[in-house]
Amino acid sequence: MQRPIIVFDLDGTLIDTAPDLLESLNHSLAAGDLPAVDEIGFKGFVGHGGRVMIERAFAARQKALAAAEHDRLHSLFVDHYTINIPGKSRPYPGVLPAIARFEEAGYLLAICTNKYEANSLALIEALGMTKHFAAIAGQDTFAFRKPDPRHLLETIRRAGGDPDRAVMVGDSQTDIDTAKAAGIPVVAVDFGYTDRHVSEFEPSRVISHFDELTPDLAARLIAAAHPARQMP
Ligand SMILES: O=C(O)COP(=O)(O)O
Ligand SMILES: [Mg+2]
Repeated sequence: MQRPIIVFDLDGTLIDTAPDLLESLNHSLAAGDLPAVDEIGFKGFVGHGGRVMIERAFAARQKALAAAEHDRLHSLFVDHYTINIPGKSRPYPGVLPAIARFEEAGYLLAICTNKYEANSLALIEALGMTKHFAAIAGQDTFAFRKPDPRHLLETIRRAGGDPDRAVMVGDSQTDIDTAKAAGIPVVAVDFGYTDRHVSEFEPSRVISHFDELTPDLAARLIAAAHPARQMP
């Protein structure tokens, strides 16, 4: 039988990247004469990559954003973010012990994120975590991205995992919708980046600390998602 797999979202789930994303966002908004966004506003803009973050910041101020200007501000954002990796970004409390528990239990680990693949690889490498992941797929890795379920399914395939023995962990509606559309149980962390509480999006389970994320919980969620497999 194939090894089970646990797939993590990146921003707001595995790594607290908000301080750096916010700095880079405000760097680009300033170049577009838009006032800085605060941490609260940021939570409503994140989840679909930098381009959408900028678009939402302009929409929130009811300010028009022409395509060429959008491109210019987005490249300022990406350049600023890329140069500063890893910045202040760090894994959330309990992430490293949780990774160790899942490795010990024989799980494959992967990352499915709407960050660019290059930024994701660089960040995970800078934090010394690359060795833990069988695949890291960003928004530009395939021709589709979250909430398209194929982003998650292809990440699992690339890692050598089985979608029937998989669990997703995320912080946003995007992650929850993606996992549900893929037929994969999803654990939502309640400390990430969303302007509405994750429980509203009805994940399989909500946790407030990585200490709650155990192989036992994952096994129960996988079993509940595939009841037919439990029958004799
Ligand atoms: O950068 C974003 O907007 C979202 O990234 P995530 O998918 O890792 O949460
Ligand atoms: Mg996220």
